[in-house]
Amino acid sequence: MYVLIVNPVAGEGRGMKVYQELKQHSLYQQKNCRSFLTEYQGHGKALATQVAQMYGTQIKAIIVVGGDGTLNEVMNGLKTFPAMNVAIIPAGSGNDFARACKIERKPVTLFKQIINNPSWRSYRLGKITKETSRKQTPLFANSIGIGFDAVVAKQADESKYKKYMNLLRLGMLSYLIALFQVLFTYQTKKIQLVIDGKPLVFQHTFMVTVTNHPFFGGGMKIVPHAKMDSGRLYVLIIDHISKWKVLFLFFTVFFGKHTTFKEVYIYEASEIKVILNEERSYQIDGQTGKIGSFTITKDHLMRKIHRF
Ligand SMILES: Nc1ncnc2c1ncn2[C@@H]1O[C@H](COP(=O)(O)OP(=O)(O)OP(=O)(O)O)[C@@H](O)[C@H]1O
Repeated sequence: MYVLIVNPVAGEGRGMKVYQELKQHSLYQQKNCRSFLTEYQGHGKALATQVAQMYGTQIKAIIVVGGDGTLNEVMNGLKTFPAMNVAIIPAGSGNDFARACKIERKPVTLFKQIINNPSWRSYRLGKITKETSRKQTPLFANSIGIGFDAVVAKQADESKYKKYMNLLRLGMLSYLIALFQVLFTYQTKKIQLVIDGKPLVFQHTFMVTVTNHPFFGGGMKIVPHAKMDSGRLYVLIIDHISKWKVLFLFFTVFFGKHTTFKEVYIYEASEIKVILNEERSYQIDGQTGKIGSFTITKDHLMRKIHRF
């Protein structure tokens, strides 16, 4: 059997549309597909754990219909089920993981491919270990960021206009509005990192993002040379940059040309310690919150993902 975990509100309702399209396909009945729709934030994680416990090895694959946030929840729900095959049918607004996987974009074609001709390849997720609660080790498929990106995402999520923009199917525009709102009041901060044992201090950090692959924020090539298979993490730091230059950088990052800016630092590493003397805003696969000091590594387990 195949289990579909669907976020109906992903991509401003695209999740629901894609699900309805897939449900009508003959393969859906033939291959004994069952769907579970998420009803609230965090539900994807609970559903993934429940279906894995309930159906175990009967499941040939869990197919996530949604965006990066839903995928993140499902992967965290499957933490103790590393052998489970997972595929994503992108239906979110950003879909950076699907972009990195180089998969087919048309939902039905992709659905057929996942069932008839899948390409299960290993993938090591990123993992964070919080200093205060070492037992909590959230996983990430894309990236984790401290600083400007997290504050922008939070501002957009909490804004009234996001709701209206979503109704008008202009969800990405709410992030652009939030970017301008935050940019001119945003205060850079000192940050201490230990990258593979080497201590580094940045005095006026605009943002620090650690990623598994090149894509970020809906197609920006944040670390253009990042390789999904390298087993390494990629760190991008923007330090001591003027507000106006940020706007310029924002346009160049879609082409991966920001890496030549003197304010941009990129490292490749296996372990990154982020030392914070107060809680800061962060984003993990686009979901926002507050966090104190933590360490980022690759999870040692290999997960099977449909990708090329
Ligand atoms: N029924 C629901 N109602 C409200 N929120 C939900 C529901 N189901 C899931 N969610 C939440 O929706 C949020 C957004 O999901 P997701 O990230 O998949 O879509 P997206 O934001 O459109 O895509 P992307 O992350 O690729 O930009 C997640 O935080 C998820 O927990």
